[in-house]
Amino acid sequence: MTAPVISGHAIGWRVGGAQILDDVTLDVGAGELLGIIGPNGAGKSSLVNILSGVTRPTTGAVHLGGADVTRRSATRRARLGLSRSFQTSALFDGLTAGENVHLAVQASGPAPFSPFRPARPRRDPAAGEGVAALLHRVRMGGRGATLARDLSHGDRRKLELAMALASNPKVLLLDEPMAGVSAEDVDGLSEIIGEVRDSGVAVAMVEHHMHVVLGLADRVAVLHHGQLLATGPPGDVTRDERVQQAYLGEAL
Ligand SMILES: Nc1ncnc2c1ncn2[C@@H]1O[C@H](COP(=O)(O)OP(=O)(O)OP(=O)(O)O)[C@@H](O)[C@H]1O
Repeated sequence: MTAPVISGHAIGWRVGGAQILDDVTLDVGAGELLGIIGPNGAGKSSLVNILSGVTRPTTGAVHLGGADVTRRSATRRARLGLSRSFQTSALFDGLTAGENVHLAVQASGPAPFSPFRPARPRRDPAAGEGVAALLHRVRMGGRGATLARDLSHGDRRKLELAMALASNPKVLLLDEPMAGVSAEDVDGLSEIIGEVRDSGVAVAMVEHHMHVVLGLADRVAVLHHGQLLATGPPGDVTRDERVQQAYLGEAL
């Protein structure tokens, strides 16, 4: 494997008296997709929040592109090439799909944000993509003029992905990108996320759709009660006895 682009070392997170994460170590390399799975409440979102800088861990360290970013803000990490999606929708419903992406492109630029400045890629060709190209990348080329509120749930998820890609990230953290979408849209989203990985991005994805994770991920990390039960290729992880016990007979 190539050198990790993002890694967490011995991550621990305590809130009140509760140990939410305990000694979690994992990494993701360029062009690799790590699936993060685990039962409800296992600590998956908490881990994504710590990797992205939304939450600071109690113990341990986060490295991004070789630099220790544990004490760096989410904004600073975004500038270093990290992008993420959230479990809940982050769209402006009253704006069109194109306008939503426009704002994301603009927010990823070096200049201060202004709603009056046109969105366009930065001069550095590696630094960004235009709105049309981003919509095309998520198979929404014909939907740029549709209001976000009128999009199907699946298209809203694709739009969020386009927005997360607006900064041309090196690392993409996805928190349940397929929650609540139709079976057909699950296939479409998996294909798009697979292409993002194949383009060289390090992708870490929390997802409950097990067949998607097992089919798409290069490696899977299994969290249970805040601890890492197993990490490895999907086939190895599903055969792991402790993992099977953690899921108590749920289909793996
Ligand atoms: N800010 C917080 N303060 C206190 N407890 C928290 C906080 N955030 C999360 N928790 C607790 O930490 C545990 C892990 O939550 P987390 O959302 O990370 O789990 P998850 O694996 O993502 O769950 P799900 O699959 O249901 O989304 C839960 O018991 C949750 O109640």
